[in-house]
Amino acid sequence: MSEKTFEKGVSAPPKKLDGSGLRIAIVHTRWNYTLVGKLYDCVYETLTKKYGVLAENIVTDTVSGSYELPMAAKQLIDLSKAQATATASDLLGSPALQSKTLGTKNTGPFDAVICIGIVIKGGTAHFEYICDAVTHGIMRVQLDTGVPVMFGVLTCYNDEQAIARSSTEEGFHHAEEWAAGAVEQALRKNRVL
Ligand SMILES: Nc1c(NC[C@H](O)[C@H](O)[C@H](O)CO)[nH]c(=O)[nH]c1=O
Ligand SMILES: CC(=O)[C@@H](O)COP(=O)(O)O
Repeated sequence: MSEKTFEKGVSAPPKKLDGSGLRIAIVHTRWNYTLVGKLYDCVYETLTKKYGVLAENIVTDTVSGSYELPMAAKQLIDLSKAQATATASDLLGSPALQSKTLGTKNTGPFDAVICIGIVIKGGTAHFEYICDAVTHGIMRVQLDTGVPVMFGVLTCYNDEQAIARSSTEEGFHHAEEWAAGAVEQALRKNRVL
């Protein structure tokens, strides 16, 4: 590998960010799960240990494949907003919307969502269509809802690229950047930055 002459692949580390007041959802695929699991673990560890996000304020959900990520993100955001406004006498306050559905005692709306998946090209154009749909879908969800949604989807031409980018083989971990970006964008949304 050539000597690195610039910080390729990672954004400059943001100033100290305090994530202790944030509620964050992570939705990851079950496709390519061995590697997706490594990405998830890195995101979770970075959120909690580096940025102080409380474990009880992190909701984890899973979907089959990356194509399902945008809809899952939208559903989580809408559910959390309904949960935040639900009252005891409100139908939306039904047990189905209580913490057991969204997994935390905190019932505020999500401050950010992190989507995690790995799409690996096969022998047809399927790869291109999925990557395009997921990219535009995730961007649309965050712009439509006003809730930051991080694009934690690796779009790889082969297994080797997926393996390298699901580890620190390149000297950095993409997943750390996704966690940092979620905290930074959430604080920006809440005008705390
Ligand atoms: N080939 C990959 C997929 N394909 C499945 C789609 O994402 C989707 O679940 C299916 O088309 C049904 O809607 N998903 C990945 O996440 N990664 C792949 O490599
Ligand atoms: C990106 C994918 O869905 C991939 O697994 C599909 O493989 P193929 O293009 O060979 O059908």
